[in-house]
Amino acid sequence: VVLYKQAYERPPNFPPGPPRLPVWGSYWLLLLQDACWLYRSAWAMADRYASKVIGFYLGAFPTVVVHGPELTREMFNRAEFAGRPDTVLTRVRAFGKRRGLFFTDGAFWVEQRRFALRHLRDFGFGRRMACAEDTLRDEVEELLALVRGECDDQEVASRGCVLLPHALHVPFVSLLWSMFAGRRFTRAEHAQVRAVSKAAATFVRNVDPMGGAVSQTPWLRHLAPKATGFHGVKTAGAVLTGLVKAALDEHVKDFNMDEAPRDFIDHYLAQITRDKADGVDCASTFCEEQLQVMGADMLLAAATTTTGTVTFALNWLSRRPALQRRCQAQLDAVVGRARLPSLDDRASLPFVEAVLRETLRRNTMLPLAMPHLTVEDTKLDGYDIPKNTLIFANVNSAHMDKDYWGDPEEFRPDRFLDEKGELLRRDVTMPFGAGKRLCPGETFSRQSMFVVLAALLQNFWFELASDKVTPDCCLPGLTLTPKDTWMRATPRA
Ligand code: HEM
Repeated sequence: VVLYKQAYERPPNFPPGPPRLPVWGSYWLLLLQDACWLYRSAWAMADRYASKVIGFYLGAFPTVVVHGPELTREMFNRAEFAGRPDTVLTRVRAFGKRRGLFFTDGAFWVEQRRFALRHLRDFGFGRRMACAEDTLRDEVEELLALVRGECDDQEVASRGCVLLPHALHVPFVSLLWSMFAGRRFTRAEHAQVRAVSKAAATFVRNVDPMGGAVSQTPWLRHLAPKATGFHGVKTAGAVLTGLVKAALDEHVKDFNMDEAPRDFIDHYLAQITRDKADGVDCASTFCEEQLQVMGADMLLAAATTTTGTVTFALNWLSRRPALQRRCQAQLDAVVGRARLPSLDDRASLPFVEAVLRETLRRNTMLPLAMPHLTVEDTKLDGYDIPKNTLIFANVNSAHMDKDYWGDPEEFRPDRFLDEKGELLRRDVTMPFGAGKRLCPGETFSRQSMFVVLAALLQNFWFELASDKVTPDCCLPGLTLTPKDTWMRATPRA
């Protein structure tokens, strides 16, 4: 009787959803539906309960998943849903504390996020700036040399083929690093960048978007650290924070408060110094641990999402040669071959831009975005959602909504263009989320992905070396990660 009562007990006027089983609540049923892809399980349940908002328990935590374009946007945009959960997995990567940007909230998160965005902008993050564009061009030139086989880097480029996403890690991570730590990686360091990027991929593959069993029953980390992903997150997190720590130590050696900041780390060190002088408690605001985890969060994002998206785009274009030819025809007409494409060409290359938008829609990198938490009692779609409810936006359901897109499964960049081939002003997709938690890396990603993809297509014709890896072949985790893909890159005549 007790179990039966517990199975169907839920807060008053809570959204409909599956019953709560012992220990992990409805998590069992989600896994039973689709153990790899929880966004698919949630969507199937939304269909079963005929409601765009479903509610259930993950262990002891009341949880809500929102489906469809309108409700997803509403959820992202309302401040009541801007909190983040605090679990053993979110802490294990952050010295056992609440640090970083991904999984902090409240005044601490507002202050740190604002500071990061304001000062990273000084180095071209989130806007156009000549020095950042020069760095990107240098990175692209190195990438093209690698793909041409001029770099003797057999691990990622061999006999006219290139291994994706691995070959793409250096340009994106190095661009971010030039803003964060003031320098690009040298060629001798490229293997290290790839090792760090592999750690980033391990990290996201070990976290399920709902936190997994270990978030609900933390004692599992002692019994099965590897199987629960705890060990993977801990070790990969340490690699990422370790890279930031090494840069921080280098900076501390010759940091001079009276000189202009050379990069973001200098800005942060200056703030720590000012706080210390003012007697502010550094443990609760600006501190070196926070800088390390914030840097690790950004490295993680840059190494996985951008590289994954360009890999998916090239995979689609290899399967749709007519679309690849259209990109190249537009590139030849607008840019020619004598120079590399730049951000100045972006407005004149709507088809390349549409290919990226369609890839971000069709391969939603974070199908459930990241977990949010309600910070007060509230209502959504007529249901009551209590404070401290975990809430997810099923962004994939918005991107694949049949009523809105008509043929969502099809890879069709033209859906983002008008009859004259110009980009539609309105883009209803939300690959970067929206509202207060909008991905701070959106502009950085859209700009750098555009330049990298355009340069690759300008110079090479891409074909899959093996037909087995489809664009839907991804590994599960917090974000979609493409399987390793060897592509034949033939220099264009
Ligand atoms: C294709 C590339 C990318 C995609 C699709 C993407 C997508 C997302 C999404 C969906 C979220 C969660 C939003 C939410 O919880 O509501 C997010 C958060 C975040 N992203 Fe990205 N991202 C990308 C690249 C980047 C890059 C390059 C960086 C940094 C350099 C970055 C840094 C972050 C951070 C720090 C957060 C947490 C923001 C917060 O909670 O305040 N992302 N991203």
